Amino acid sequence: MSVLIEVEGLGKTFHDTSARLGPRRPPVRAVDGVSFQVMRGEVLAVVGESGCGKSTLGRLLLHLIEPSEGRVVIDGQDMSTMGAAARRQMRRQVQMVFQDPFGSLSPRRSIADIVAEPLDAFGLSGSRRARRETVADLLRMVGLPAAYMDRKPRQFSGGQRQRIGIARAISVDPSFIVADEPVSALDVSIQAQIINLMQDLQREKGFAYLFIAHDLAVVRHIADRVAVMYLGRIVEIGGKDQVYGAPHHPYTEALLSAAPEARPGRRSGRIVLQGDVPSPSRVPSGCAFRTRCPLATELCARETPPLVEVEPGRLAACHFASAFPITRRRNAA
Ligand SMILES: Nc1ncnc2c1ncn2[C@@H]1O[C@H](COP(=O)(O)OP(=O)(O)OP(=O)(O)O)[C@@H](O)[C@H]1O
Repeated sequence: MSVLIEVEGLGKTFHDTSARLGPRRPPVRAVDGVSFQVMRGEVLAVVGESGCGKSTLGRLLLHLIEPSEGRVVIDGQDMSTMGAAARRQMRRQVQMVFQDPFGSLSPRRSIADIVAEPLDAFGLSGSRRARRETVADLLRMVGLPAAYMDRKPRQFSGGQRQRIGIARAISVDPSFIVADEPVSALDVSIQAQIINLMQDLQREKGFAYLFIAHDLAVVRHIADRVAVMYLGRIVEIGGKDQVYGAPHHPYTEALLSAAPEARPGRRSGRIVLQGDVPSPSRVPSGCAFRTRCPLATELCARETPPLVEVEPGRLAACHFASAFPITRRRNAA
């Protein structure tokens, strides 16, 4: 498999730019020094608690927002240095599926207009008839009757709306789709249908996903690799079975212990983390996780652990991430 997306030292700080008088809110460090690769045709899931920077990372990859530092290279081309025309072409390669596919769209537009919007934007929709045929094909691909194309969004259920959002994303034949919590607003029974659809389309068309989710059971179903984020940083990344089977970072272990349905057949006690996630405008010194970590020592307050390879294809950012996973290390102690 070849590399499709290369992310290097990506960071985003949000500054308070409001015009109001009085003290400004402190800057928010939403994404901090993130590096990873996405291979062609793979599903990389990004997990972590609310506010850890998952959506910001997704939006940075699509260049919907500008990074504060670092770069995103897509298909060998650096998004930040390419000219406007090349960037526009690149935009076609990368599409997004949102939690609420119609959140930012006018309820008065027809489904055909919504699905064909990326095609229209890139001048690919052809004649009126060709456009309707393409939309009909796309709707069928996502399991909806072509006759739905003249209806309005309000006539559809959550699952149907998400199917329409997926049809729209695949309309321009992208090589990479960022799916930001695509099923978290849906009923559990519908979630499985949409995940299966996303997986079938991905296998058929060969694009890659960055699949953002907080539900570890959903991620287990679809991901090839998993990246775990905490306060803007990746703390662990590796193959799904490696990460779920034997986490190397205490935060991953705690997340998994709180989601027993993600690891059927495994019996391990729930690890209750102390306190809340600190504010991203006041990230603790050293290891950001140390204030809640059951293994933290004085070293963790002093030095930020780098993300290092702990076994082939597997990286973790913990001073105590050795060649042995946390659970085995605990049992040995
Ligand atoms: N435009 C913005 N301006 C200021 N702060 C922002 C902005 N967008 C995000 N943030 C902040 O950046 C941090 C990361 O947010 P982000 O939405 O990326 O996290 P998340 O992991 O996707 O969370 P959730 O699952 O709740 O969406 C949060 O503290 C959030 O409040």
